[in-house]
Amino acid sequence: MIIFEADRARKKIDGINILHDISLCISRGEKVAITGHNGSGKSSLLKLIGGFYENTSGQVKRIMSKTGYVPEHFPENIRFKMQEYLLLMGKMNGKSESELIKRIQIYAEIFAITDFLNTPLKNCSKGTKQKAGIIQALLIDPDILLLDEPLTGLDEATQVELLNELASYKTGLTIVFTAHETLLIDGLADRVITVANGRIIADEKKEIKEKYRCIKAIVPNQTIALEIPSIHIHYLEEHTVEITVLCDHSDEVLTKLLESGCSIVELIEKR
Ligand SMILES: Nc1ncnc2c1ncn2[C@@H]1O[C@H](COP(=O)(O)OP(=O)(O)OP(=O)(O)O)[C@@H](O)[C@H]1O
Repeated sequence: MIIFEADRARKKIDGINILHDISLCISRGEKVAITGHNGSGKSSLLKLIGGFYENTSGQVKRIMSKTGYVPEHFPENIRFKMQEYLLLMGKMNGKSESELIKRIQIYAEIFAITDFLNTPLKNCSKGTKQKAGIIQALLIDPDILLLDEPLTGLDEATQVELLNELASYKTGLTIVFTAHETLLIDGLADRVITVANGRIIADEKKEIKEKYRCIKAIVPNQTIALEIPSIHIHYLEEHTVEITVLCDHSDEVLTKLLESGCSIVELIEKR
């Protein structure tokens, strides 16, 4: 089902055309990356898709009622604690407090930020704030989630963690994001749109390839996990770890874990 359709749409601001000749359809469930150089029009196209920019000419149809939007920069110096902020944002969208508290707890677990729910946002790391931005957008049950450069400024481990959380969150959710990082484009997108000078110059479906493997293992002690060449290690319990590795390295890592007396509990393929 098509949820966004544009036919030769144009956006003019202060007499300057910032988007030209945009003809594009997005279907429910697609994961679309918008890429291009700085100033090429990525954020503007994202805003046109979400309805934050109305087209100046051409036709645009949006068959979506709720849009979750995560801007490039999380607002600085928010004095609220994480949970207070999420409650406030959810209430502004008409949700009840009791429902919101339950949902915030679930998302906090998915995005691994439960420990920060009572931390003032201004004291949270960039990655944690970015996750708060994504959760506030998900709390409204969006038909489409729009993310403006969600990985910018995050270190590699946090980028991989956020990517895994986004990729595993919900297969049916439509996600459109702007990005420069191949990590995010390769890891999340099934379609890549390239813009230059406010025009779409390429629109390609991607071959979906599993890129990462997540190994859940029971380890005799935590130091073993530290010796494993991984991208990310997450301690679930004292002796249970979740290790994210590139698929190409996973046989080597599995052999090393087994030789060190670890037991493998689960193997999950991730994009
Ligand atoms: N509200 C606005 N008023 C005037 N010009 C604008 C406005 N929004 C965007 N532009 C111009 O449109 C062009 C595209 O901007 P946009 O932010 O969409 O690019 P981008 O590809 O997202 O850039 P970046 O990678 O640097 O974030 C730029 O030249 C920008 O100056």
